[in-house]
Amino acid sequence: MNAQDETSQPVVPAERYHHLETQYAGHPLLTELTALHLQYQRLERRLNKIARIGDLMQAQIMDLNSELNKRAETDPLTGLYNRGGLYPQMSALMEQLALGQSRFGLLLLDLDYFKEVNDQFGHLHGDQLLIAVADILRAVCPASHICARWGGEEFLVLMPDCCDDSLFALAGNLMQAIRRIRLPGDDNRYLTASLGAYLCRETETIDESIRKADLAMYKAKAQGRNQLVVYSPELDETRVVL
Ligand SMILES: Nc1nc2c(ncn2[C@@H]2O[C@H](COP(=O)(O)OP(=O)(O)OP(=O)(O)O)[C@@H](O)[C@H]2O)c(=O)[nH]1
Repeated sequence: MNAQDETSQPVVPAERYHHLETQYAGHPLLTELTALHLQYQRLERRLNKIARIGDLMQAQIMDLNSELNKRAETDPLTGLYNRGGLYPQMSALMEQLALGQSRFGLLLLDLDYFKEVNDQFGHLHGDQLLIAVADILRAVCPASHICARWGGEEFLVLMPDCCDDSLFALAGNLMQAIRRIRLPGDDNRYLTASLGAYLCRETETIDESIRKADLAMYKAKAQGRNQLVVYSPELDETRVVL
């Protein structure tokens, strides 16, 4: 029973109180009862007010909690998921895979020569470029895809219900859109990214699938950057040197 339920049961119901008032008019105990009755009503009003404030505070705490949870899984610069936000989504896809549902794709995107960009144009401009890339991910990826900032200048896209064709198509569109981001200065330079892709067909640990996308991305870097490499088991045998 909450506070409001308790207060909705007056000690002396109004009709009974009026009856007593007529029957015992002038009796000293009635004066005391009247004073107690008024006091009770005041307390009842206060208790109701406290209960309403309690409800309001509970709602505010719940709002703050969900805001904190959101912040814990969001990258503040780009508004994309961070690692913390991505892991549960990836676990869910892995669980679906275990139930025999369709495979999913992983696309790891790392901006090329970003240190140089920062050094040449400043960290703040570097931040603007990271935001621009996040905007591209939001605009180009279908709504079912999950986009995250994986690290400094690294982004990760989870592609549910993925096949080779959709993987190549999305990677191509993303690379093309990023290549349209012009860098400041007079030398007509554009941003590029190296992409590593992995099509996850059977259950494995999340770290293992990320490792495979990472290996493919490093191969793309080693082969000259600004390109896509899809993971294949042979990559496990080769040592990628940048
Ligand atoms: N502006 C900005 N820069 C960042 C941020 N996080 C990481 N970086 C920078 O990203 C750069 C990454 O540099 P590297 O790992 O050497 O990679 P790279 O220069 O892109 O070279 P390759 O990946 O080999 O093409 C570093 O200079 C980091 O300081 C950030 O939040 N904002």
